[in-house]
Amino acid sequence: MASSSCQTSPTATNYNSTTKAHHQAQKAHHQHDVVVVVVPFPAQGHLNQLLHLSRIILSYNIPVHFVGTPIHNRQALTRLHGWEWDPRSVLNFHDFKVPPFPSPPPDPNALRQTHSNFPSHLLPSFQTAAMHLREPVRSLLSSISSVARRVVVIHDSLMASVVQDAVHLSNCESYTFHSVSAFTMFFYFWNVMGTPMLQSSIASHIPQVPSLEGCFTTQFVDFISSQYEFHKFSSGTIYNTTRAIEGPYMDLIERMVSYKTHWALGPFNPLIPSSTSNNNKHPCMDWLDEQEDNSVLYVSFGTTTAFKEEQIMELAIGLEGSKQKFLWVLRDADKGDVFKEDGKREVKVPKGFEERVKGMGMVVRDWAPQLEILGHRATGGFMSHCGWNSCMESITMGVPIATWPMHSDQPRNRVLVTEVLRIGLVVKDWSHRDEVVAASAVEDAVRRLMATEEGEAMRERAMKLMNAIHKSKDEGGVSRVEIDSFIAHITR
Ligand SMILES: O=c1ccn([C@@H]2O[C@H](COP(=O)(O)OP(=O)(O)O[C@H]3OC[C@@H](O)[C@H](O)[C@H]3O)[C@@H](O)[C@H]2O)c(=O)[nH]1
Ligand SMILES: C[C@@H](CO)CCNc1ncnc2nc[nH]c12
Repeated sequence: MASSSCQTSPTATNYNSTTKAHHQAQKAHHQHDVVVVVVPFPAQGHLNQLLHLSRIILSYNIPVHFVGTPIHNRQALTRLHGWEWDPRSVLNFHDFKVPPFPSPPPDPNALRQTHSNFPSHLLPSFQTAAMHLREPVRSLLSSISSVARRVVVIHDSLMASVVQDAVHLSNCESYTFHSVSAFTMFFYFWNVMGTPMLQSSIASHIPQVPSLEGCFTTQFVDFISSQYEFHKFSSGTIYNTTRAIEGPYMDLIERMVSYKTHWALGPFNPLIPSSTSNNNKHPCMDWLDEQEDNSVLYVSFGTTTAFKEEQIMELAIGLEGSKQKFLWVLRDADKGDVFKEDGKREVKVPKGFEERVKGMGMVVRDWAPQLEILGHRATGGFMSHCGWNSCMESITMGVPIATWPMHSDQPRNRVLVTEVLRIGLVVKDWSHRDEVVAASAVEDAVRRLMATEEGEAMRERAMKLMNAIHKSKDEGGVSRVEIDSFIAHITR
């Protein structure tokens, strides 16, 4: 196991040590011993994770360089929650220009043409970043490599082609970051290896998961393969998870892919969201302050989901019919360039809906402080598409989940949430992915989660996992030991 093989770092791991790191980072990479270069994939659910990891690394007084297109760096920064520091003053951001790329709005009817709800409208931004960041990154790595003892590259699994030139620098090593659960990655590796027999004590605990049919478009599968080719150059893999939650799946991965070191360094998100000062407090937080403990269902589908109008109507009617309090983030999927407003549709709710649910529900159309919402005592449930960030954030805050997977890793995360961890229920089953969920089904699921003993039991289990996560990040906890050991390894 990765965590036991290395000595423990003497450095404190607390975020408060960022002050010192701040001064160090100011010196950029001159005379530095070890310098970390982070290369995220340009989609919100990925940018966010590596930005949080950057902060963790920075707390060990290691300078971090964060690389991206100007648009995506700006996106990552404007949407960041829970930091007490201005990231630009503590991290070295590199805004590398790329040629303009098409940034169409999402297509809520994509399923009909591509047989998947995958956000294929984002592909041009992915391809442009993958193709055009290689040269500036090569040049950055080579300049840092000439002044640092060691350059450590941490790249998203989908940006491996961008860092391929690192292999030519003798003092540079790279690590692949997988933005999805260990559970999902285990099934990926297992399938690639032809589903070999597993030791029986473990095999009996492995649930059935759906196939990847409908998860991606064929173009995205090609994109993934074109990136995975370059994983052969990496010295290890990093996961945004903790062994306290996904230990068995980390063990299975380690057994199967034993020629690499696997590091479970998560959760990357802060455990306690710093409450934003009153002058930029989101109105939904004031509304939550007025609600009773565990009485509000938070409804949000991340940044890559676009529902058909018909589905939005059913969802709205179901929420209203459930008679439960709700906070609903209603927005379309991001565009490749989130700052371009053109072509955006106005997402409609049934006529008079917002007036009718006044006091009972709130609809948010701008960027919501999700981690803070999940961490609020009034939030008692989360209706989610099961993006890995949302799962990890919900577990961190002890909130059970009503699952409604849309694409990618989400159908498998759903199985982890409802069958392995048993902290959630199914609203929409993946096998019915091409059907509209009726208002009555929404209503039933919401009531079950928010107003039954069954839901309460899920909430109690979620709280237990929350406590396990906190313990894992305390001195001597599994996550803390593993982060210390990763830092000791890269600074060896
Ligand atoms: O209004 C909002 C919407 C979203 N968010 C944040 O945006 C992030 C969304 O990430 P999710 O993983 O939940 O979902 P996305 O679909 O956007 O991400 C995607 O990238 C990473 C993969 O592991 C996911 O499975 C994939 O779907 C979360 O960190 C969430 O807290 C907000 O803070 N406010
Ligand atoms: C374009 C992004 C945002 O939704 C795909 C995320 N999904 C994934 N990203 C990376 N590796 C994966 N392995 C399984 N799913 C994966």
